[in-house]
Amino acid sequence: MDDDGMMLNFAPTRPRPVSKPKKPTQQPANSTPSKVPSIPSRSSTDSRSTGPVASTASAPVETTDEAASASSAKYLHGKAQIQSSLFTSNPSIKTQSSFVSSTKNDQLPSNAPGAADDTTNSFASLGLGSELIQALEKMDVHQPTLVQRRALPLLLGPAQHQQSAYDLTTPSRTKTKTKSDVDVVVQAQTGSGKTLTYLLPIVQRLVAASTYHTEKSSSSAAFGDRTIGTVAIILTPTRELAQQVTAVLQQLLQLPRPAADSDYRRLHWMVAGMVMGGDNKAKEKARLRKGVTLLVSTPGRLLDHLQNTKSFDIRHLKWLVLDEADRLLDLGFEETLKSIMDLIKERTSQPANNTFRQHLQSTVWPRARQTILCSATLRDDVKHLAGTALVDPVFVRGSSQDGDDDLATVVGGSKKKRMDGDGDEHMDSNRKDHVIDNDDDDDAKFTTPNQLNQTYTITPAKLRLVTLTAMLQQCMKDKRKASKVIVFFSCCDSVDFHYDLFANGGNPLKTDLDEDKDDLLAILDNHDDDDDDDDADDNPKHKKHYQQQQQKNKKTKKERQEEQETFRRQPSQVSTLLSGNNSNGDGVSVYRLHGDLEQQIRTLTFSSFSEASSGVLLCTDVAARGLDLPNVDRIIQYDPPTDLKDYVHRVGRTARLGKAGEARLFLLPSEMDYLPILKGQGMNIQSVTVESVLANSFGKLQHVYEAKAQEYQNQLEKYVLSEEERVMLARKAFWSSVRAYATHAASEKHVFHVKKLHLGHLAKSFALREAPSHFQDPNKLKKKKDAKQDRMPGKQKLQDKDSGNKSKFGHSKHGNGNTGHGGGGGVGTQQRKRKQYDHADEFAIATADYMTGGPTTKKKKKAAKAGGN
Ligand SMILES: Nc1ncnc2c1ncn2[C@@H]1O[C@H](COP(=O)(O)OP(=O)(O)OP(=O)(O)O)[C@@H](O)[C@H]1O
Repeated sequence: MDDDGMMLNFAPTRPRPVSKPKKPTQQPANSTPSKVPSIPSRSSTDSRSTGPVASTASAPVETTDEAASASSAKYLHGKAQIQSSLFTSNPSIKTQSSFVSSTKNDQLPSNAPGAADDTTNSFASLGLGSELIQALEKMDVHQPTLVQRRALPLLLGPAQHQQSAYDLTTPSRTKTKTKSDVDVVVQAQTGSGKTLTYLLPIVQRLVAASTYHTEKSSSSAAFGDRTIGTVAIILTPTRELAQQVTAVLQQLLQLPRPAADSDYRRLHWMVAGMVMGGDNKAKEKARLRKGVTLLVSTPGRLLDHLQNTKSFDIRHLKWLVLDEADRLLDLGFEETLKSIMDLIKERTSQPANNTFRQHLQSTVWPRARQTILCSATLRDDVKHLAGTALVDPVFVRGSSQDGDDDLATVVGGSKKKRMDGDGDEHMDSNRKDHVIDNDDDDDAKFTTPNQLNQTYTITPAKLRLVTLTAMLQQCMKDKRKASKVIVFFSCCDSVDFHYDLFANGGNPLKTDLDEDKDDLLAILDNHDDDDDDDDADDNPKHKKHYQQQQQKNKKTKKERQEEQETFRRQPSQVSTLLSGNNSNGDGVSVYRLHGDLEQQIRTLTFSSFSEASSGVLLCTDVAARGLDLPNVDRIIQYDPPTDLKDYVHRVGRTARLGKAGEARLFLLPSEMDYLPILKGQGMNIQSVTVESVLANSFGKLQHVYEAKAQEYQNQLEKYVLSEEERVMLARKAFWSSVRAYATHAASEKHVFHVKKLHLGHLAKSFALREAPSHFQDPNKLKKKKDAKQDRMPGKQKLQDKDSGNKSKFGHSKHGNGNTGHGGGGGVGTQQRKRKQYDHADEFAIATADYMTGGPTTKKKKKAAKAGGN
């Protein structure tokens, strides 16, 4: 065993209840690290550099800075809190190419628009109308991307190159009816412009429907009646994506009027709208009653309106788009999707209203409903959805590996069926037997943009937090070059914890708080350790102090709540920690986004980060899919994704539309087997050592960057320890993360298994000095005490209370092994757990309440079971 490890085990004897809190006598804990980093004591450095050295009681493990305050022992959980060294007892890192400080990726961008001077590759040549082209110009969109080039002609169908409905009504539609208006599966890399790929043809066709030729036809030839109801529905998995698509749609609808000398005139009637979870339903109903022509929605809310809003008219629905289809399935919307499809089928099979029948005959409208499915990845479940929700779909891929740009090469295996089939097949959306079986192996692979620079850093658990700090400081170092970074975490609690830490952990601790620190710790100690409760109460002196302290705490609580409220409502915070020593004094803006935030705050954060020129967004996978956050240059996956396809979506937030981008992945030494999985997908990912990350930010010399890293760690630990709530936040984040870790896909369990985690080391990455043995929320303590009493022999078992707790914490509900109540609790399969634990979920459960149980011991399980019987 490593001797350094023994040093960690060196601890003062377990304290008895804290009798009188000591005032700090040494250097105040609120002191921020001195400008010149304190160098670790010689002995600790030596022990590291010369290998295992037997420790003695006098061998300090703290840095000098810490050693000074070590004598005022910090007690937590009834145990002494020892600040261990970051650079000892870490697992060895196997093969890594040494010091790759930068990696180059010379490949040509794979998701860029075509060259500006290529006239054969223009929106006009694809058949888009001049007004829409002008609207695109305003959006700085000039040349189509590969997927747009391939899909637009197909989706425009007979409306290709047509200005008005009149142009389309003349030729007999029988010639074209069966060969157009096909259902389409669009698969293209992230950031390749899939949104415009499906929106442009819909808008173009509706614009053509409402345009008439002044000489050849009258205004009655054009369509312009909002009472037709909703003709296009776009389903997106997340609210942010719904907002984003609506914004693009609204921009497209701001078409310039036909020029005064033009032969064409257009009626104005189209309205774009959005309905989504979290918004006011009554207002949505009112909007739907007036008529929303193009509707963007999240699945749950759409189903709700389909079922409950009578005035929501979709009888004439002509387009249904399933955007980010893989995500829709991930979020467990299959059942919702099925119900939506059934209702749509039922409503659209009703005959068209007489008022509109004549107009709908024009080939500008798809003859039957056209369904478009978009996805960056095309795995079995998406293919299955395509097979059940779409009719004989045509595949369009936006990958250059498909070679020829000719559409024929991208039409999937069902082309023949389509060519031979009858157009009326479109009505048959209920074919459950047709599962797409495209024998192209590339489907199974995830591709990332060629120009994306991907690196990984094998980081021992203890070093994770300081390495992330170093990496972010490095990203933000160069103030001349604005940098936008997104950091992905596995759960909401972890986002919240890091958000608070980065926002406030770099600020000096308040003096009064520091003075009270030992008192707070004493309180925390008593709260946390049931065994100490009686002892604490036995000591009258302590009891009095404890009560005084609680009183004092109560006074500050209100203030703190107000502070927290203000903190919560702001879309960003300024971090001095992340600006490091190299900044010119400006802080770094830190944002957070996850499914557990209020919708208003989510929206505000999304728009603020979109508009910001630089900043760091901390988020869960809620931001991984489809979000088009402009100019993000780096993605950091601090927690690896729980599913491989999330990797693709996460890194896809950068390197969009042919732009450069970097994606960095943190892996633990025990997770190195993830690399062959990534490389098996053809991903070119290079190693960057943890030493180089630290050296780049903290100083080139080993002893300097190690000292600085240790100093940051100590500072952050002190910050967390300085307030009870911060400790709670850290513990929740710790346990949430551990539980999230258990939700990795079964195929990756050999890499990511919770048993492989060194919890003590992992605790350091949450600025905790040891792994919390169990989570205790002081607010729940009374309940716990009651529960404990109820479990005493001869007492009635705590059925009611317990079941109340369960539904609140969600244990039973979420199948957490506590099967005592609620029938069906504790039966969760791995898949179910993952869905329940999907942090991109609109109702992400990876929050405090769910996690408050911490690990469930056999004893507890037994007790709970007994309680339930
Ligand atoms: N041809 C184009 N030229 C320039 N910009 C474009 C073009 N097409 C789309 N864009 C812009 O590119 C950005 C990314 O588009 P979009 O979000 O549709 O990509 P995506 O393929 O759906 O990505 P993801 O899979 O991540 O959702 C948007 O800002 C969009 O306006």
